Amino acid sequence: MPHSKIDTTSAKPQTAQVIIVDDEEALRVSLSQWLDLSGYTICVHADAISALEDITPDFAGVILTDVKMPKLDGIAFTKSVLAIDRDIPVILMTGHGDVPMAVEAMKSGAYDFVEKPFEPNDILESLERAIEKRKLVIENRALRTQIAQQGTLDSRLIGNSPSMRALKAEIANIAPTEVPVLVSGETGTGKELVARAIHDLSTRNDRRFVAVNCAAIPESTAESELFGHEKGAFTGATNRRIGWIEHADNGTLFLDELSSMPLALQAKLLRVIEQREIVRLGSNTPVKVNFRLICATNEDLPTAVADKRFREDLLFRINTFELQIAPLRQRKDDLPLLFDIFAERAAENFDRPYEKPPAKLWGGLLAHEWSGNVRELKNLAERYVLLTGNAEERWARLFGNSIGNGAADPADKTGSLADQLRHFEQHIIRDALTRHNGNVKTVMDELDIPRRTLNEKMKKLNIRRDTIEER
Ligand SMILES: Nc1ncnc2c1ncn2[C@@H]1O[C@H](COP(=O)(O)OP(=O)(O)OP(=O)(O)O)[C@@H](O)[C@H]1O
Repeated sequence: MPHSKIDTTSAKPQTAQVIIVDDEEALRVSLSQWLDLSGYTICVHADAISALEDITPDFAGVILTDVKMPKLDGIAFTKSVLAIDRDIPVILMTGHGDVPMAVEAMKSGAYDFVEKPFEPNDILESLERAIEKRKLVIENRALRTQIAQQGTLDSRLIGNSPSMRALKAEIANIAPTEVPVLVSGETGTGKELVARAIHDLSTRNDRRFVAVNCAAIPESTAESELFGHEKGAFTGATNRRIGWIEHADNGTLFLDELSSMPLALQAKLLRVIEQREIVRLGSNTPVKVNFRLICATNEDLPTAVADKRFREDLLFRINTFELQIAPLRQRKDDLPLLFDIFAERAAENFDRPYEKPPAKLWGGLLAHEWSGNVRELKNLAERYVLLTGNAEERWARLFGNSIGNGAADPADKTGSLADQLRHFEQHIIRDALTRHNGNVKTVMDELDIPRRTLNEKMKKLNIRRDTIEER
């Protein structure tokens, strides 16, 4: 028989939902009319098997069922319902002489039973109690999930500034869906951390999170790394290799620094996203892949599109939902908390003592430019814990020359050899970029280093092109 469908997924029903299951039509009609008039949302079924189709773990209502029915009787039906969700209240309507069966069903976990014939008012009290109970169970579950999500996010993504709070709310909202997400933000703002949080709060969290840094894979092998290859596909392909995209099957594929992907590969990626299948190099057979895509960029992709370095059609495919992470200098409220937590963790890891630096020093944190964002802060907090001397001395060594401009003076002859070399490298690259107005190609030629190396060094040394002064 046809039956009306009701929403079994909504955690907060507008009106309480009742499923009526009875093979006797007269009872179905009278009961549903009465409950309908009483303001309930009704769904009727002539048999238990069709009723089971409407029941999901978050079904937000109550079931009223006959005991003696063809196909599946009330006891077996109750057991099946409780196997879906042991907290769904099932009220049995028993005929004369069915009471022993109803008692058995109660032992299996049914909520209540009422003897036929009954006046609707006879079941009202039990029904209302059952609905109230169900409402509480659903609300508690939603609350528990929310608390668990909040806990996961708060312990991972440190920060209570308004923009961090908004970001965490957006993550919690978007994570359980399947939409592709584009995470944008400067280097070190936590894009990968955000991508992992989305995966962990998604329904794919028991599957793989595969992170691919598009800037770190050599152009010559990028295709085989992403799509895989068959044995003998090219010289040196001695074995079949499963690519990163196939590895992410049923899980999440995180493509970091997407704008570094060569244009030809972008076209192939677009095809994979559209057709949801890959073809390994050296093969003609497509392989179905099912992944949730999260991309990250520290570059403005519309600009890359305008520069003809990024495909516009690919951008439209990946940016269904964009999460922007604010740079640290725009959420300075978070600085003391981040520093303190990173320093505490470092102290524990390195087994060193840590005491919060005195308040008068915190100004140094706020004045700093933080072009390397949270990664730079984490680094400094760890170095603070490892340095010797009192708080002022350590603070001076960390922020001494670099406060306010983010780059150390190459004449700074203190610190470890590694630190001094780092400062010199930073100075040389910044100087070259400044002289050539940020023109990376000219700088690559002058310093005789490939683009990839220059990009990596700029990232490691926290040099951003947009902070280079024009000449
Ligand atoms: N809000 C945060 N709370 C705790 N740790 C953070 C936070 N943001 C970033 N981090 C830490 O900072 C470091 C850099 O983060 P991550 O690698 O996610 O940045 P990213 O934006 O992906 O960087 P890149 O663009 O350079 O790849 C990591 O160690 C990460 O754990």
